[in-house]
Amino acid sequence: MHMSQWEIRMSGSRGVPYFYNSVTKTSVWETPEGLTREDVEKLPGAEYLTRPAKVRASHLLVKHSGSRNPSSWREAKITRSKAEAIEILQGYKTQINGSHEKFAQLAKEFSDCSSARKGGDLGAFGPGQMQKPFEDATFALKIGETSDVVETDSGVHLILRTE
Ligand SMILES: O=C(O)CN(Cc1ccccc1)C(=O)c1nc(-c2ccccc2)[nH]c1C(=O)O
Repeated sequence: MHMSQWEIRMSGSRGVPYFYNSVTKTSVWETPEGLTREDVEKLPGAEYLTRPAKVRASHLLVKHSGSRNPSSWREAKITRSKAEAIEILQGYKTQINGSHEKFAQLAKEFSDCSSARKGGDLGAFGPGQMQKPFEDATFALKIGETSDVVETDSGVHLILRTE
């Protein structure tokens, strides 16, 4: 069983990694026979082995006319375009400039999400709890890092990973 057949994938249901053999099309939870720790760390998907079970994040959501629910505590009927929403977020990102306090202040005042009242804090979450683009963007961030503009059905977001 050669190494090249194996890759590591993330189980959506269990939120833990598993080994998939692309030749035999079989999946196993445990490290396949014959693979050393070194082999495993070189496999495609090895980053899933060090993925945290949960992360914590704050976000600043700017909704637009294409949002699934173009309404928020700030504005009953949101009509801005997606392009305008992205520009607005890019302006906030410049103002934030890595400051957690600034992020919370802007989220509190401008986020179209109900989490605005908590400075955008969403608490901790694991795989499968948030919209996929949001989850993937958050898990890809280092702690303390702010994302670029992330798009979901809810609108466009800046995400700050806090744990
Ligand atoms: O998309 C919809 O149909 C309505 N939603 C979904 C929603 C509504 C309330 C709370 C959480 C999610 C939102 O538009 C929405 N999404 C979010 C959201 C999206 C990604 C991560 C966290 C929150 N917040 C809101 C909100 O109004 O407050």
